[in-house]
Amino acid sequence: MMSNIEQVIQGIGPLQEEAIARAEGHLNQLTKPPGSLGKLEEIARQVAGITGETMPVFEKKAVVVMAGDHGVCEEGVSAFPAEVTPQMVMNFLAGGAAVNVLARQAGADVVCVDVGVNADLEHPQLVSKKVRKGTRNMVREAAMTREEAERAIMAGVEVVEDLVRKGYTLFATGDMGIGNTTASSSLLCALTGLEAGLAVGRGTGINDETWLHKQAVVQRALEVHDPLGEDVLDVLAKIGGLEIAGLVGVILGAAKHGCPVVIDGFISSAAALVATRLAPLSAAYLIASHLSQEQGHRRLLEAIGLEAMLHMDMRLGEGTGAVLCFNLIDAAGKIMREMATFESAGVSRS
Ligand SMILES: O=C(O)c1ccc[n+]([C@@H]2O[C@H](COP(=O)([O-])O)[C@@H](O)[C@H]2O)c1
Ligand SMILES: Cc1cc2nc[nH]c2cc1C
Repeated sequence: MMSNIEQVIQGIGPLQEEAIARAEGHLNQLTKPPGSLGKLEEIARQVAGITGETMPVFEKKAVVVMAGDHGVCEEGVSAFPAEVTPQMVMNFLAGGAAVNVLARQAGADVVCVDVGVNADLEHPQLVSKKVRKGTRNMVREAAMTREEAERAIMAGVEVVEDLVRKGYTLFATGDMGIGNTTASSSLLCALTGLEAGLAVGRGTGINDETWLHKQAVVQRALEVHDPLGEDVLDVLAKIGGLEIAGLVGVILGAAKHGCPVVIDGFISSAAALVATRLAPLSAAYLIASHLSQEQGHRRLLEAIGLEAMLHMDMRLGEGTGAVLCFNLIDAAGKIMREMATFESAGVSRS
């Protein structure tokens, strides 16, 4: 029997080539030299291929912030204590975090999901999908069982399906989890063969000494779980995170429902790499937003085959860079709807 995840993967189709051709045709009628709006034109074509519409209006947009804790924090890999994860979740719910501000600016809603926070959280707006209270310490044992990783992925799929039912058509990925750059770096190493020295970055802002220690922790995790084979779900379970798995589900769910999904920084991109290894067709539904300052992000985007739109030197996570790009996606749609054509404006071309 097909697993639930397999069913979601089977439901992802290729982009609609005919809609891409229509978008291209329309772009070439608009009063500008062909191609001169650069990546805005690329977005317009991609969004047409994803949605089937050349002039889409995204009435309801959501950034799904998946929150989870990490057992590997015991090893001293972050500049901040693990309690920050639940504290920031409450901040998201109160509307005070950076992602809330940028979402308001972009006309988007923040959907905060507890998929693995190590605290008992209650709030009317919190989406509770807790699989367990944080992962296990990956240098000692598998971070998750395969079943836990699958449940976290399905939590992400369910959140997106619920939002699609409510009329949301554009998604962004966001994450919150102290320690999650360690898990993301480990995934980058395991899935691409990159060495820890190039895959591990400063996360929340660790010093040189902690950075070297964090590299050793990632190296140790890779050795403890050697061999990490071709089975991507197994790799995710052993060295990933609950919020990363949740974001894999968000990506697969959005792709299945024909919705573009804007990828945030390092952690979101680690989830995107896992999602595209599980479901190669999902890559076409992804829009990379910004290039994070986190060392390793560029290699992660290269491995997926994505190019970031913005270089803002951000490294916050939460979905901040992705939500910022909602503005550019809306701009691309407005160009398609509102620009005059050579014919309508009476502008000559050769
Ligand atoms: O998105 C990024 O590129 C990014 C880069 C560095 C840090 N972060 C955020 O910082 C937290 C993880 O950092 P750390 O040092 O605890 O592994 C987590 O909550 C992430 O959302 C996010
Ligand atoms: C304050 C704070 C906010 C965050 N948002 C995402 N990761 C974070 C990490 C810290 C430490």
